Amino acid sequence: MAKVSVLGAGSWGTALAVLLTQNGHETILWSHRQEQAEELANKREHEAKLPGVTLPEELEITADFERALTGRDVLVLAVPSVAVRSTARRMCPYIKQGQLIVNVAKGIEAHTLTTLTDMIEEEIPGAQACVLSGPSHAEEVSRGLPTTCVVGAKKREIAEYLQNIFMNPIFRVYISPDILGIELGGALKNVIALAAGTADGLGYGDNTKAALITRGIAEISRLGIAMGARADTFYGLSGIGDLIVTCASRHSRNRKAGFLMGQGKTVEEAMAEVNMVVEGVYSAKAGLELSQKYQVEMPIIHQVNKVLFEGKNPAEAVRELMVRDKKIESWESAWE
Ligand SMILES: NC(=O)C1=CN([C@@H]2O[C@H](COP(=O)(O)OP(=O)(O)OC[C@H]3O[C@@H](n4cnc5c(N)ncnc54)[C@H](OP(=O)(O)O)[C@@H]3O)[C@@H](O)[C@H]2O)C=CC1
Ligand SMILES: O=C(CO)COP(=O)(O)O
Repeated sequence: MAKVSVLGAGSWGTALAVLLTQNGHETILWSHRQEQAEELANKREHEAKLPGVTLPEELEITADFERALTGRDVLVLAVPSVAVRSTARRMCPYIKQGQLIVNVAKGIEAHTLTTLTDMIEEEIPGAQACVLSGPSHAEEVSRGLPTTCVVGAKKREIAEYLQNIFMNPIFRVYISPDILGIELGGALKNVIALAAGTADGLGYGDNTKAALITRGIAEISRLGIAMGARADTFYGLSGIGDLIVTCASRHSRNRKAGFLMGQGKTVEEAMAEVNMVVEGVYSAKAGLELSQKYQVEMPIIHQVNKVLFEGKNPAEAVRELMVRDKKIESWESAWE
């Protein structure tokens, strides 16, 4: 059994800490707030984020950063994407050779356009950063509902090691060498989910949702392939799988924020009402910048940016998507 620490006591960090403890690993959950660590340790429940889920007695909960990092085999980074760089920088002095760092946040840094694993490796020279991603709402994982994910790592033996660490009969883990494709899919599906939620808020139907999912994965994979990711990653769990769940699930914060915007709320009002991290708002900018950098057409992500940051009416954004130039469905036409 391994010594594992989960850094970040939000809904996903807490759900993974419970899962890892149940898997028999000696697990620590670290919160950046002392009072939260004490409350979780005393109540053995995360009332705000995962009500009704018991935190096992064997799970150690602390706000002591050094304690959480020292002597651990695996460090799971579960803070929001905007906190990954500062957290990795803070981790750097404590990291010893051989410790594995697994990013489970979903985002891309705006302006630098750096993926989160690359960011970790920038901040912690010599680190081996891996990723765990897929359709995995914390509310369901923490209740033992069957879930599948994928681990991406540069070396196969590390991927297999992490597969064994996380996997159990309700949490099936696949492995992949395509870290870039996994991270792009995980970050950009949140932007499409904002659009899908907005469509729901506008009162549009299942046809609209299916269109956004299908055309959404087309634009994400087009970008990913241009950046050097593998096409098949986008048809896997971290691509279409996570896109489907985030566009459809009642648990999705991105879908909910979009829904509120479709009903007329501003992005600030929607984020305040959701009151948990809405990653798509941050990844939207990065998606737009990547589409410009790699000269890849990403019309849905383009329109989401206009709604989020230019006050565009969401119904007008959908109309503009519908009346774009006529296209063939495949971007590699057999007719050419
Ligand atoms: N929830 C889910 O089902 C899933 C989430 N993810 C991803 O995991 C990441 C985390 O999401 P999630 O747990 O849901 O988010 P939540 O909104 O539930 O919680 C975020 C947590 O991070 C803490 N935090 C904020 N800033 C910092 C910081 N600088 N250092 C340390 N901790 C900090 C927050 O603390 P405070 O309470 O003080 O605000 C809070 O506990 C996101 O990238 C998300 O996309 C991935 C898969 C599933
Ligand atoms: O990534 C997730 C599920 O796989 C969580 O999505 P939300 O952040 O939209 O809730």
